[in-house]
Amino acid sequence: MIEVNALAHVYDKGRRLKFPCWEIADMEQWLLLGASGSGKSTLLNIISGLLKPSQGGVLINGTDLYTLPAREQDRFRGRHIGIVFQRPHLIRSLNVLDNLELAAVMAGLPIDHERNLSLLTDLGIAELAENYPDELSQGQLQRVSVARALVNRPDLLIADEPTSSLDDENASQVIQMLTAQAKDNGAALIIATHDGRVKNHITKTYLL
Ligand SMILES: Nc1ncnc2c1ncn2[C@@H]1O[C@H](COP(=O)(O)OP(=O)(O)OP(=O)(O)O)[C@@H](O)[C@H]1O
Repeated sequence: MIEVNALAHVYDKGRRLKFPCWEIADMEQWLLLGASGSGKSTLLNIISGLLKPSQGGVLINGTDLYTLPAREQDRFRGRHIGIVFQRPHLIRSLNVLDNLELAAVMAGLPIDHERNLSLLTDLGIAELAENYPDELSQGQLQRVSVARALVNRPDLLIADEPTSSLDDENASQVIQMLTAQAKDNGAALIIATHDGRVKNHITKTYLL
């Protein structure tokens, strides 16, 4: 369960961004919608533990991330939250499988080779396990970043504009993959998007 309470953020010289309360039950799937500049990325950064809010808090299974010491915060994030960014941000000197394994190492978790291979299989890219990121297409890279986000069995999978650089066919596949993988892995899902193509796939919406 994720709870957003009385949350607000003010950047230096910026206006005050206020966020309505939000409760996300286990395994629920949500769209985060709002005009450009309304604060979607800010809210995702706060929920992911990357940006301390000026006011209010976020509870993830009862833990307020921002009350933990810095190192604990990183571990907590790595274990409970999987993030799919707009661009994949893979490590170019590591192959696909090593990129997945790094996510476990960073969270202080043991490497589960079998799970990582089975994630790649579920996402239809098992044959790319030993390829390097610059040998992959945009759609394949996005699949790898979905797999990487799921490596540590997170409670929450967050995707920030995951389809904006994809054509219709790849966009539809990525959304289907995110919704199915979140379900299969027991994770709640938040997708922030402008993309009208995503709106038919998820019914719950949080509007900024
Ligand atoms: N690091 C920052 N410093 C100062 N102001 C910022 C910073 N990041 C975002 N803002 C401002 O905060 C507001 C919300 O930005 P944010 O990126 O969260 O919106 P968004 O809804 O994700 O927009 P988009 O859909 O265009 O990505 C905007 O007015 C933006 O200019």
